[in-house]
Amino acid sequence: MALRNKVALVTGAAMGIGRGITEILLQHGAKVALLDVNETAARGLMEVLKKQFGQERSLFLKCNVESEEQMKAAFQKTVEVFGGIDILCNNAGIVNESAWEKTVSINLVAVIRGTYLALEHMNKLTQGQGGVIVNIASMAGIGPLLSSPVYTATKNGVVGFTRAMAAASIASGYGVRFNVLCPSFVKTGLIPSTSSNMGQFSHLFDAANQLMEKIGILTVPEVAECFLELVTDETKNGEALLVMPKVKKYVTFPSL
Ligand SMILES: NC(=O)C1=CN([C@@H]2O[C@H](COP(=O)(O)OP(=O)(O)OC[C@H]3O[C@@H](n4cnc5c(N)ncnc54)[C@H](O)[C@@H]3O)[C@@H](O)[C@H]2O)C=CC1
Ligand SMILES: CC/C=C\C[C@H](O)C(=O)/C=C/C=C/C=C\C=C\[C@@H](O)C/C=C\CCC(=O)O
Repeated sequence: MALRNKVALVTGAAMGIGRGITEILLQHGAKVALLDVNETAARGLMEVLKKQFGQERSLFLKCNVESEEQMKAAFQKTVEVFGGIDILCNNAGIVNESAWEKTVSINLVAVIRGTYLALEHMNKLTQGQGGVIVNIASMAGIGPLLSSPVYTATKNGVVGFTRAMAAASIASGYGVRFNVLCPSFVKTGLIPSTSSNMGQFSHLFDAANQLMEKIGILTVPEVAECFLELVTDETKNGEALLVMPKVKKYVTFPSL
């Protein structure tokens, strides 16, 4: 898929991986709707993006992905302003084992919500033009992160949901590709600097840090490049791309 003048919607776009994904999409000629709950961070980023890419290439929509109403409105506004949606990146996510229901709501329920909203616009069976959806899971969607069982569950859910949607799309003829990106640790504000959000697993904070030291830490641009591969390579559908420092691999799963 060539990105020039394609329309992308990115959740959690104001900081971290979502910002990196937004920037690489704009660098390759796409228009981007940035959805985020952090208005201050988003507006600061928008000033940078408008200077670098022009006034018309990016749009910020304040949106809490937990809200069906806010998500519906943001998708509708994106279509109104940019004329459609070709690419969706469900990126927004948190790590909080204390507020574990919120973690499920943001990391999994909202990914399902965003996917279904985008499919309404992309589905070729309902006059859509097709498209691609890349969901951001984690290495924790592949292997257990002992300090964050609920986070691990949500990311496993994102992997399974995305792969099932890809199979459904092929069988149904939606004309939409679905892929999932599974980065290991990335240098962003998400990685807890204290055990405060680990709840009953706070005693495993050091173990998680040891795992991080063992695996190493990715940069946001490294993750953004892998996202780009899943969007632009039209042979990729139903893929889970695991990214670690110095290595990336398409995960193979048991098949019948
Ligand atoms: N940082 C890491 O080590 C890794 C992160 N990931 C995943 O990557 C995604 C992005 O994480 P990071 O960029 O590291 O985090 P981050 O904390 O740097 O950025 C997350 C962004 O999402 C936004 N956000 C949070 N809750 C929201 C909500 N309810 N509605 C709308 N926006 C919301 C935040 O305001 C922020 O801008 C998450 O899904 C995370 O699970 C995956 C693997 C590794
Ligand atoms: C505290 C949470 C911080 C960041 C969350 C983020 O999503 C992240 O980076 C999580 C990393 C999780 C790693 C989890 C487990 C690792 C498990 C290992 O057993 C190896 C897993 C897969 C094998 C990959 C391979 O070598 O083939």
